[in-house]
Amino acid sequence: MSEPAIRIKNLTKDFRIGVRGVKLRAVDNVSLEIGDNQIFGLLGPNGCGKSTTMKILLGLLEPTKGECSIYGINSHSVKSRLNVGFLPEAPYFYKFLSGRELVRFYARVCGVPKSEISDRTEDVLTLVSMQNAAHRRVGTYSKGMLQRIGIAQAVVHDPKLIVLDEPTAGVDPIGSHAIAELIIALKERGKTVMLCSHLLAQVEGLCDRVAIMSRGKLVLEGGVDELLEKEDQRSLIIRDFNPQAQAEIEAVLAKYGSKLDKVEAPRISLDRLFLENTDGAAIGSGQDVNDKEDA
Ligand SMILES: Nc1ncnc2c1ncn2[C@@H]1O[C@H](COP(=O)(O)OP(=O)(O)OP(=O)(O)O)[C@@H](O)[C@H]1O
Repeated sequence: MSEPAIRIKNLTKDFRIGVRGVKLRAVDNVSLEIGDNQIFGLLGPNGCGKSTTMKILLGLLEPTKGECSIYGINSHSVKSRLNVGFLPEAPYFYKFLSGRELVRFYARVCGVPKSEISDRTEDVLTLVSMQNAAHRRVGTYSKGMLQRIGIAQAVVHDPKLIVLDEPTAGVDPIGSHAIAELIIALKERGKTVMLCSHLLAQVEGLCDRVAIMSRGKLVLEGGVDELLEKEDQRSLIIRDFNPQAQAEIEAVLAKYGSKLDKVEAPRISLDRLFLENTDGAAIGSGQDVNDKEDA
């Protein structure tokens, strides 16, 4: 049987805080498995232990108890990270490099063979739609562009698992939508994506499975559809609805022991309205200004 992308077993992490060294339990006996080629959302309020769990998984922190593995290799081992790309919550990139130089740098650090660095760099710059801004210095990038270049550096060595901590934090709806599409593209390339996000509407549309943490504990885990569907209810979307038909519909439903609960007009989301009215303007695209006008 093949190993899951991530296996977390009875994970506990205590921090000592303050001068008295009081113990704070950030992660409390968490067990979780994430299958291959899924988009998995790890959710929970601020301070519930998501980042700590991710950091232990990536070998950046030692657990107090329990263990984690990536594709069957314990997180203690450097080997477990060969197959992982990571975008931290607040990434710091050297701002004097261009986007292209930055991605090439990470490709070298992650052991991409020299002969493949150029092709891989251009491939991921295209994947994140940053090829036109790749010559610009990272210090001039907007928040959305930084997140995209952050994803490019996380995937340049073609890892099987990509861990994204708040990939859309501070990004506008257009950028956020583009990052969601990018995550779907990664899944289509056969990758597993684990993501932490507070944008629940986005997580709902994007993730196959989710887990919710609260006060360090895992309180819920399952498939998004199975968790959110109201089993005994169904919506029918009716085109050219005639209110006069309602009484007859209710009578037919009553014949089968069903009841019409609510009649309402379907709405588009505010996100969709925003996107439709901003033409999905390309990331980093300012308005062209004719220099002569200012002269
Ligand atoms: N290095 C540390 N030393 C002491 N306490 C820490 C440390 N790192 C995290 N904590 C504490 O552990 C708890 C969990 O923090 P963590 O960063 O994992 O939460 P989170 O769920 O990622 O929150 P957010 O959504 O705000 O990013 C918090 O109470 C935090 O203050």
